[in-house]
Amino acid sequence: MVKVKICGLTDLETALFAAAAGAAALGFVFAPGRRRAGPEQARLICRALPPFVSRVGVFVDAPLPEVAQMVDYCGLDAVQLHGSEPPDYCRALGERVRVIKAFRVGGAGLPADMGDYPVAAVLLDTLVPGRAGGSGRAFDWRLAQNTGLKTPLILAGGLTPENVARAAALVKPYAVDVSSGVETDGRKDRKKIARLIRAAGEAGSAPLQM
Ligand SMILES: O=C(O)c1ccccc1NCC(=O)[C@H](O)[C@H](O)COP(=O)(O)O
Repeated sequence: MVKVKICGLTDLETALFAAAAGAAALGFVFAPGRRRAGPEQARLICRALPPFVSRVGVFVDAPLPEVAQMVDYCGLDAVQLHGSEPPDYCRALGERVRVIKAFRVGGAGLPADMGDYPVAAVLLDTLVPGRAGGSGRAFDWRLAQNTGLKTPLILAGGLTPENVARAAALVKPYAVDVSSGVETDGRKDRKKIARLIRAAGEAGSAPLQM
């Protein structure tokens, strides 16, 4: 069954709700922006979560020592990189934590070199100029079919409770990652989180892209 990561959490109650609703992973944005979780808040949430929920820190071209410090301080299980971090950066970080490298997909299709990165998973998100992530916009999911990647594929960008089952059935990703689609007026919406996780579960258990 496709796993669900809910991204951009900033408060403890919503994070605990998402975990109880069945999210496999929760994301904390450390890059500047309206979804940024401060280190103390992210640490508090990470320490309160049940043991089998993955804690993922989201970074954009942050200095390596800063990312490593947040991994230790918050107890992150994985980092998700949304900038132009090169393979060597991913390899160095991969010595201490699982690395998910995000690539942005636009009209030109998939980045040719995404299979060359030494990472635990590749995330495909929508290319929106001026946005590193969390745009709420979808790309043409057909581009993410049969990628031939040797690492698990995470599908992101504009997923909602209404479209997630269709996207997952088409792409057969290892996991989906959602932020805007489970918000109302810019805040995480518990009803949407529960609906999205239920809908993702309905996508079936076809062989995964991994
Ligand atoms: O969400 C953000 O504000 C953000 C800012 C900078 C880098 C990444 C960011 N989010 C990354 C995510 O994991 C999102 O879930 C992913 O891009 C999908 O977002 P959405 O289209 O809003 O579901």
